[in-house]
Amino acid sequence: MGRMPRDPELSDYLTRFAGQDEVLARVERETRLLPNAGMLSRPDQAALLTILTRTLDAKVAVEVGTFTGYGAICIARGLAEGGTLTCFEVSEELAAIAQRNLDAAGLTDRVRITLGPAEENLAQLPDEPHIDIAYVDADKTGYPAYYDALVPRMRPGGLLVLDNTLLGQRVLDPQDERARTMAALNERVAADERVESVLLGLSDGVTLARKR
Ligand SMILES: C[S@@+](CC[C@H](N)C(=O)[O-])C[C@H]1O[C@@H](n2cnc3c(N)ncnc32)[C@H](O)[C@@H]1O
Repeated sequence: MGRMPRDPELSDYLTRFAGQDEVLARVERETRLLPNAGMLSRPDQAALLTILTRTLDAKVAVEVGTFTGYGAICIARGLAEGGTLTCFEVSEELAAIAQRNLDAAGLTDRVRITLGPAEENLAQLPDEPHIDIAYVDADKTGYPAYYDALVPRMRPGGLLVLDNTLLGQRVLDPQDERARTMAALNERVAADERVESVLLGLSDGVTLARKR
């Protein structure tokens, strides 16, 4: 989820510089009509995913929480020749929308959506370091489990991207389970010697954790 800047003018301005083409603009327009439209990744943040994926020369990518596929399109577009993105999405309805959007973007061959709870399905991934980039953007209380499943599977130099790690700044004074979970995870990531990490104040907080 990309928390929108409060100022719509700023939001439009940022979108102007995110290289959004007509395919992504249509996905954004149509997603904005859905009840949970706020879950959409911000165009600038998603464009960053393309750049990170391309910079890593990524062939193996994972997304946890796909919604209507905006971020998935951006990751898949950055993949190296022959690369694949595996998406984990719990909602059948949203997975179907994402699949349609990925098909319309011409990415059918590069992306596979695995339907169901991500925690169970991540456990089915090969138990060895092989992932180049992983983007975690699903239920916030699930993040610790996703982190624990993914870090050992990231290849050295691979990048784990966690979205919403500021949780509307509620991590500053956590008063509910989601905020407490995220605040504790932020501490754990920062102290984790398997990765070098930074929590960026971009959108709703984006943590980059690079596997050593
Ligand atoms: C913030 S949205 C993802 C936004 C998406 N990454 C994008 O680029 O637009 C969160 C998604 O996570 C999914 N989700 C929630 N709990 C999940 C779970 N346990 N396993 C897999 N997906 C889950 C939701 O159905 C929703 O589509």
